[in-house]
Amino acid sequence: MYSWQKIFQEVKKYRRELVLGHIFAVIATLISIPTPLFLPLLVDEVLLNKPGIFIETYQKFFGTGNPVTYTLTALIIVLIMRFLFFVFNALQSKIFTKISKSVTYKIRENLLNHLKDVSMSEFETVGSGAIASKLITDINTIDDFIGKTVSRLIISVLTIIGVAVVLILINWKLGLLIVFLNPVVIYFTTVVGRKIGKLKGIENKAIEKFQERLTETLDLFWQIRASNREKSFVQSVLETAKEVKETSIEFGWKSDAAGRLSMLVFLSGYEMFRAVSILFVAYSDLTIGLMLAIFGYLWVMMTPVQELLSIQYAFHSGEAALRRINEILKMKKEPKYPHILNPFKNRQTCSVRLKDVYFSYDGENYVLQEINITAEEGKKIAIVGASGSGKTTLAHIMVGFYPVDRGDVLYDNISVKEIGLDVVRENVFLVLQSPMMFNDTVRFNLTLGKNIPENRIWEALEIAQMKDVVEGLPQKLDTLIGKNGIRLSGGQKQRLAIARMILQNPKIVILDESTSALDTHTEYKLFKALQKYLEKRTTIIIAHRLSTVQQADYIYVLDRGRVVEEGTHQELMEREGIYNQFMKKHFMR
Ligand SMILES: Nc1ncnc2c1ncn2[C@@H]1O[C@H](COP(=O)(O)OP(=O)(O)OP(=O)(O)O)[C@@H](O)[C@H]1O
Repeated sequence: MYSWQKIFQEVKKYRRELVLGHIFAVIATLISIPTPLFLPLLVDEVLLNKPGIFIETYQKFFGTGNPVTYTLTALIIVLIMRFLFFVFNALQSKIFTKISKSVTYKIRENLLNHLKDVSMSEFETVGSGAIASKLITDINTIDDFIGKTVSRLIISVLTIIGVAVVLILINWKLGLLIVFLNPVVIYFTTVVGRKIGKLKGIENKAIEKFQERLTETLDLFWQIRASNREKSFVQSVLETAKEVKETSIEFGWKSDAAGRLSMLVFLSGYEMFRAVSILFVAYSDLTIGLMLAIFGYLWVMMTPVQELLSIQYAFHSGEAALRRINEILKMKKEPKYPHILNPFKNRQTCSVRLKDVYFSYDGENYVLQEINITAEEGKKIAIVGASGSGKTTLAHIMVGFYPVDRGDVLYDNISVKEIGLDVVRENVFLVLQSPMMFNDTVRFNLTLGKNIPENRIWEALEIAQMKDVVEGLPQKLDTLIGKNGIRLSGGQKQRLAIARMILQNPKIVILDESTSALDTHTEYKLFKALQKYLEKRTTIIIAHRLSTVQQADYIYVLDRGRVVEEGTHQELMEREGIYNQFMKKHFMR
């Protein structure tokens, strides 16, 4: 979990940069502190004709001068100092920005690394829109705080202390007054800041809802248009947008007003101070020049005070964002099994077995019960059953998308708990009914970024009956296929997924209605071409078509999460049970 402490441990890793940045910042501050002193000094020394430190120093170096040379010299010194102030400030800003952005990147990296291992059920519950929003909006809120704090906290405090010291030196009574005034302003903003932080949390939550609704609507835009429901969907996105508007207005004006109110408190103190200073000139030995210098210092103090105020607000907003990004870290990871045995090593294929498997999505209602299924080494088994009987769930369990509640999944009689899920997925390939496609080229969708020779890609396409289609595309393998492969037909996407599986060269293949969108003729040609490829690999086929099921060596029939019949096609047809009826009723195509 992230806490401020953990974040600042990250910041501390940039010790060298922090030190250098602060050296530049201190130099900039040291330059800025005497700057306001020069011109006001001339009021006393030149205008009121009371030569002091400035004129004395001038005369030591340049001899006697006149009001023009004194003023010009002071002006040039001030301008040079302001320029140097700018240079050192720019340098420190570069260093601090780099630190804060690197820390934010690290947080994003950690969150993404956690997400990589999160269990499927957690992922489904939280949803991609909410996750994206936390990774973007909330991290930006935290970034704002880190950026401000790393670069300004120390230096602002130092500036205030420095100015306070100078003020005490000029006139200790006035100096002490200002020192006591600052904590009042800071206490006041802490109280207000907490409230503002809560509002930022509410605003970010509203942005998350908006982002979730928007992403879903855009992703399902085709479906929405086909159902002629654009109006109501846009309306529902607009409602969340309205919430963003309202919460942003609330945060926007209140945080602005809070900032201004804090400033008002500060400025009231400032005005009181000026009044007191005038009285000091009138009734004590404070000169007009020093009074003007004190006024100048109060302005110098304004920037760091303002910065401390904004750090306060950013802190409270960041607190809310921190809680929200921790929700990602709270998402449970999928079990990490050790790599004790590897049944796939130096083997062409191996057997698959589900032993007395029970599974539920919600921890209560079993979707699969008492499942005992075996696919012997190199054999082809088929799983058939009505819609909702649990076939896809079964396939997902085989590759460990969901851990079983009871029982075990075994490869070559070795439990996945001893193999490791990554090793299983490296060797067992699940081809989905609606395969996911990237908005990228055909080549990328086939190789997923791996370096695979062109001739192997074409061979795979040939087996998958996609060679002619890809050859007909304008840029062949380099043609972009659009978001989720929108420029391809359902059957073409399924064939690309088969080619993707071939290129992965798995040892076990699971086909979950992976050819359901193909016409019977193409499907027949595809399985014929695949025959040789699948011959040496244990294959599990979830299918509805008789032609596909018939090829299997053994068939399991699922009904409401249980295996109700099993045997060869011949045996099951003779039995005249569910399978027989099933085949006759739905799938004799
Ligand atoms: N991610 C999920 N979360 C909760 N319940 C789910 C989830 N996926 C499926 N289910 C439920 O599990 C049951 C089995 O679904 P499954 O998709 O495994 O059936 P299927 O036999 O593959 O159906 P079809 O032939 O229609 O694809 C269904 O009742 C479904 O509502």
